[in-house]
Amino acid sequence: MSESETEPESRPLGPNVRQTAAEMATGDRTDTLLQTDGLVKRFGGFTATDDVDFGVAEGELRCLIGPNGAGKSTLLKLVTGTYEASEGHIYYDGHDITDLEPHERVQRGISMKFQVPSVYGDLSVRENARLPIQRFADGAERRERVDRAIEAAGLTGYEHVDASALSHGQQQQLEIGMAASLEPDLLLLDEPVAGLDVAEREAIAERVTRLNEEEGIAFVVIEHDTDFVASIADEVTVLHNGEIFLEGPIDEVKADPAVQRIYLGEEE
Ligand SMILES: Nc1ncnc2c1ncn2[C@@H]1O[C@H](COP(=O)(O)OP(=O)(O)OP(=O)(O)O)[C@@H](O)[C@H]1O
Repeated sequence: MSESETEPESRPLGPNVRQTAAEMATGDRTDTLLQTDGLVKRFGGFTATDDVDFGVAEGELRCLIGPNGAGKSTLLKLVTGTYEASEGHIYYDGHDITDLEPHERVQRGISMKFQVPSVYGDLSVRENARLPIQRFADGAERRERVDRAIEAAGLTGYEHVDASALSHGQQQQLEIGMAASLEPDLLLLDEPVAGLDVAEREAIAERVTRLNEEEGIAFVVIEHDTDFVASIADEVTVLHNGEIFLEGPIDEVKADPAVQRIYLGEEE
């Protein structure tokens, strides 16, 4: 057990901390699934996330918005372990995961779909859907989980179509189904509807909402389009200059003059 697991840092809690570091570390569970505590990421002399206390409850669907360069992707990559934290802690399901390797975080139930689609174009939908789980299941169980992934992707009937023949939106759906097939408790999506038309956005919104409501998967979704955000989430977190700027219901956040100013690039 690492030092950070036995001796959680004692520090004042930010306004967004749902549960104290000590409670998370001792496993005194509330409904908090993910909690970052004073999370900092520096790239050389540049601070991309600055003292971020970001919490997600079990089964919650939360959107992360903010202007370009606000630190949204960096925050999610810290949670997956793609980036190592410069300071602070990440607690997940009652444990300090700050020092865990990315694959260990996947094993604990954190799954992420990155911004760039990464399905294999010359493999069929079914062959793609088999990839994430082929090491974990075989025989009838594997067939059943592949079927469920395709269903979760909303691509029933497309099993034998090459992924390259799918629309961009369908490829995104396939990836979400593949990420969900790992049976995560938390699924992180980085701009899943970027470049998609209205119908494709609606299809993604339906996938995400169904997985959240029917499978109980908690989501953090990075998205710029506030109409899309409003269609899937009630609560949003706004990041600006690497810090949490505001949290609250999407309608209130959208109407907030200070939020409108940061989107227009004016200084706060
Ligand atoms: N690997 C890296 N090395 C150096 N700087 C980085 C790295 N990754 C991100 N940054 C910088 O950190 C800041 C935050 O980047 P990040 O990608 O997290 O922002 P974002 O809010 O996701 O932006 P966007 O909406 O444009 O995707 C940016 O200024 C970016 O240039």
